[in-house]
Amino acid sequence: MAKSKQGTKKIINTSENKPSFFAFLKTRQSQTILGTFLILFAIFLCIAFISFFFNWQEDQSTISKLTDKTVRSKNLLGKIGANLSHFFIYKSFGIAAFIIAFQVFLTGALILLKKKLNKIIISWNWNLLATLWLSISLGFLHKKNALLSGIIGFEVNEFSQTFIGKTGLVILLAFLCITYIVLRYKVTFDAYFEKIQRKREERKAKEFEKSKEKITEKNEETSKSIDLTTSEKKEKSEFELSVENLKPTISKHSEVEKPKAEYPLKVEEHIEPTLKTEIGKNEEVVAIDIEKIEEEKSVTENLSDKILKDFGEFDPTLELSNFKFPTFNLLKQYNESISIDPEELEANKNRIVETLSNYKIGISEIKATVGPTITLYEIVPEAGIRISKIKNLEDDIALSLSALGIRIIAPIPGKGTIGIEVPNKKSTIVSMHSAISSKKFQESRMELPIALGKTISNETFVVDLAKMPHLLMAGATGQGKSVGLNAVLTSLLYKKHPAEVKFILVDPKKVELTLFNKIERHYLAKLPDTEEAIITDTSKVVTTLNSLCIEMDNRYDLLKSAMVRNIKEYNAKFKQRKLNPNDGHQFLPYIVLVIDEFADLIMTAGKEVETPIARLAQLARAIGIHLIVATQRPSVNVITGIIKANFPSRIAFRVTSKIDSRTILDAPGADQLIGRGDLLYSGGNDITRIQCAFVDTPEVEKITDFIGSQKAYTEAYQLPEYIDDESGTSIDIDIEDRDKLFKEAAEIIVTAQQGSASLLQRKLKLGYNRAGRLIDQLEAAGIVGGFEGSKARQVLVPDLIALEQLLENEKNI
Ligand SMILES: Nc1ncnc2c1ncn2[C@@H]1O[C@H](COP(=O)(O)OP(=O)(O)OP(=O)(O)O)[C@@H](O)[C@H]1O
Repeated sequence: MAKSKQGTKKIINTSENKPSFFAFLKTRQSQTILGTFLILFAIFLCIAFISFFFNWQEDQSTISKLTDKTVRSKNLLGKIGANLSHFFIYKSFGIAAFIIAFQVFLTGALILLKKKLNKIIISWNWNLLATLWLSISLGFLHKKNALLSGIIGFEVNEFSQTFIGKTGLVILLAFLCITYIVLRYKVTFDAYFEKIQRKREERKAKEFEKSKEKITEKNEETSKSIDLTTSEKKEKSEFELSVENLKPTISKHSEVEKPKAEYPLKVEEHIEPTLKTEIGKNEEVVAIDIEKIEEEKSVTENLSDKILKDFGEFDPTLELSNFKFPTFNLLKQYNESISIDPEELEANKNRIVETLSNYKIGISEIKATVGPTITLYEIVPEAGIRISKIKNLEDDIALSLSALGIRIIAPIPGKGTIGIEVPNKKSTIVSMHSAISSKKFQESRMELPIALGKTISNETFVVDLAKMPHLLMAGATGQGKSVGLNAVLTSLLYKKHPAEVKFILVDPKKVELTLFNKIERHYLAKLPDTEEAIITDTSKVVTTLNSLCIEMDNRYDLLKSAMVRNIKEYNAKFKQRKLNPNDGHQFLPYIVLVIDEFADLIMTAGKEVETPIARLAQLARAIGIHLIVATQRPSVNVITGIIKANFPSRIAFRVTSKIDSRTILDAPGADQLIGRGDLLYSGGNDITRIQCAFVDTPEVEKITDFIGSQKAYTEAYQLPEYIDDESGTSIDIDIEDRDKLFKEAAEIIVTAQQGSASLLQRKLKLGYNRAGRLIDQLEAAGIVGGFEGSKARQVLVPDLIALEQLLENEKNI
């Protein structure tokens, strides 16, 4: 399974590394090269063709001797030119071969102009048809000149004439010519008639203009001599032009054909008053110019689709594309065949039946399911037996079976039977190997799949951490908690690429998780300017949690601007290249925060830890931050109400008391477990008993070595910087304690005359904390002024000479 998985991975990688030839053709460089080549090749063909017409007779003998060095061709482009021309002109289309050369030129130009492929194909179709037609026509007209028609034109001619005769061929060629023009140039007879009509109208308009001028002249004369009314004027008008004839004409022809006839009417009504004043109360019409409105071009493809088409989906794993997932052979294999001892089964069954019959509980049926560590006896009690009666006898049955770890489930949810779980005398180890290599885990499509172990029916139990969304783990010392945590982490390491998930590991015990240091630059996240990625110090935990809260807020901002609801949708959108990295968008890995020994943290840091944890637990699920909190002591002051409410998924290893079991699971049962990885998982409603997969320290070491030896990112995933409000400035900083970069920082600040930490961060490439400390030291030295809120601090030293003096004076004090 592992091999096949890695195999697939490899195939994907190689195909990604070697883009296809077609993808190459899509790049602008290749298009430029191809376009230029075609244009030059077209010119080459043209020259060769022209030269061929002058030299074809002399070159006849050289055609078949292409490789013969002694034979020379007269064609300007040598033997290749002569051969190509011979092929295209003589053997194919005759003079029409120039259309082919033109088409090659056109193809090159269209490629350079980034035109679509289908446009190029269409132009090829039309021009090939034209070539064929011309070749046949010339073959018809000049039968004897083979150079004009080429062999194709000649032969098709001969062939057609035998069928439809000469006249038939003329008609056919004429029909083909008309069809070609109509289809290609969309020319119809309507258009022709309309053109004639338009010309006629233009002529009329010109005549009208002339008559209009005459009217004006006449009117001027008339208004001087006689004072007539408008109607009279109309009646007495001696002009022959009737109103109907004075149709205005659209002087500039537009594509809008039909409405043209209607324009004059509208214009007439509208413009009448103006005309009257202008031309002396004569009814008049005006020709108007209609500006052609260009239709806005709509884009069918948006930018993100185009980028997606050109570059494909964004691949977050590209930077570490050669990353190999750990192989199965790094995990130990155990003998996992469950041996059923029939005698043990029979004895247990008898004891259960006997005990129950002592309490007058009759059994109608009993069935056993043997799991890796326990056997489940399913009992169907006789009719009329109350379930609570059996439940109350739990301790008595346990006593009579004289075994630890008896758990009674009455009734088994969804089955209507009563379950009695009895530990096997000989338990079987569930190896991490079997859990990881199980089909269920390998084929899971979960976001963060975890192979926790095996259920009582020997099925691998796989859960999705992303759905949990946070996990609380409790168990007394030595019951398998650390192994459980390692199983969780191992599962994720086997399934998730370093680009997809990052861990923040908090290990106050300092020894449990140290092995993961080796995969720091692959899988771990840490605060800037910190040495160790694995956090062992309580104060750092507080900073990290707060920093994680900032990361959470930042991620929410990103989600908001991307208009998505969760990290899955966000990453999908990012992969589809719908989010612009220039706007701060990036592929977001899941972050899994693992805290071991939570009780210890709460004891030392209390509210400081609880508040950010509660905040993260409440809000972080949508943005891919998931918490796993493990504790030895699941008491109420450690697992407070607010934490519990936000951790619906719980794992309980064996705990020491029923109260602890209730705290962690809200149900008894965890105190009845047998230890060594025997656990109860509660995913909200029902509780499942699972034997945790066993992963040993040497196995974890092998896995981390395997990953650690591979190419990594340049640094661990950087969490945002968190500035503690209380780490305020204490300005009496000793000269001796100054930062190494103090002088350099002072020079930068004085030169720029701007006292800001971010300037130092940028120039000296520092983290915010160190830059902030430097500013404090500069303040203490009197180089910059006090804190002024959002404004940059005032610089108190005017130039570098003054600074030099100040520092010199300091030394002398
Ligand atoms: N799933 C398992 N299968 C078999 N044995 C196990 C399993 N889990 C734990 N054990 C056994 O129990 C021992 C203790 O386990 P582990 O170190 O995980 O306990 P723990 O709960 O982390 O203890 P502590 O809290 O003191 O660190 C292991 O060394 C191993 O022998």
